[in-house]
Amino acid sequence: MTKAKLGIIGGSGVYELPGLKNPRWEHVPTPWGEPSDQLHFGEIGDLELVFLPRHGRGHRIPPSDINYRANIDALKRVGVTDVISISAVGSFREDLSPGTFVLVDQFFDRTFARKKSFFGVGCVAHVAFSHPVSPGFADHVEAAARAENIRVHRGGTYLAMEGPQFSTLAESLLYKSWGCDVIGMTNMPEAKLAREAELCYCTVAMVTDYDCWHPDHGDVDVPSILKIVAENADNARRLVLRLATDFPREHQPCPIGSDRALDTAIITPPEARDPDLVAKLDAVAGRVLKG
Ligand SMILES: CSC[C@H]1O[C@H](OP(=O)(O)O)[C@H](O)[C@@H]1O
Ligand SMILES: Nc1ncnc2[nH]cnc12
Repeated sequence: MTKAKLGIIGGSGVYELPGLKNPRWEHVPTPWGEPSDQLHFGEIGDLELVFLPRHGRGHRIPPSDINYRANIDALKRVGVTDVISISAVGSFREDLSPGTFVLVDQFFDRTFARKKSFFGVGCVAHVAFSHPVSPGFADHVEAAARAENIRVHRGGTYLAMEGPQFSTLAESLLYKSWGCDVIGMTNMPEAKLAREAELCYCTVAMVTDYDCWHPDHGDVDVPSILKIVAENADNARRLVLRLATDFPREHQPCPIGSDRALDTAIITPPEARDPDLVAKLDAVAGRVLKG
């Protein structure tokens, strides 16, 4: 059995995770470059947690420049098994009002200027991704939210846009008409890379606004988003602490196989693989590449 270790990626307005035992920030280098910041290690009871602010402390890094590969590699490298992604989103639904925590289970990737895979020339892989969120992990997250009386909605589709500008009205209306539920700029390729790294992934999409489609609300703006995030930061912290307190100490095999995603994914035979790329994949794919 593998020991469970919880990774937390904090989005806009969530740059630290107070309340951990033995807290320490440590630099974790990766073959893919620098993660957004040092990793913040700590414990809740006997469970180890690792927190990473997605945009770095001080929100220095815009969505398109986040080194998603380094972030996911670093979490995998230090032994994380499950990643909870806390993300600010706009809502396309009247009933998903600001302050609601949406546990999305689907993504629509409209980003176009990002590195989206650890694999490539010299080692090609295609992981299954029909169900990008690990349902067993999401069950634990939902239970933690309910135990803390947080307004939570299970299920939904997150449209990932490139940004950094917010959407035009035409785009917003189109995404809404497609049946998307929320919009953000960061969960792609983060969720894809988590799957390649065999990490269970679950997004807590914190609704901060109605994007620009809603006739009774104006344009989105950063101060309003940060105000809602600040009002909900304590809910996010309580959710994570409760999740950590109740989380199984042994990693539970993922019912959809997120944690075995590479079993059947790599198509390049060993003799045709590029040794340099294989070396870079030591943390992400070591389980299957080391034979
Ligand atoms: C601060 S408004 C736009 C910004 O907020 C979201 O970031 P995150 O997903 O890291 O919470 C959104 O995706 C944009 O990056
Ligand atoms: N309306 C919106 N569009 C894109 N990213 C967001 N993050 C928070 N609100 C957003």
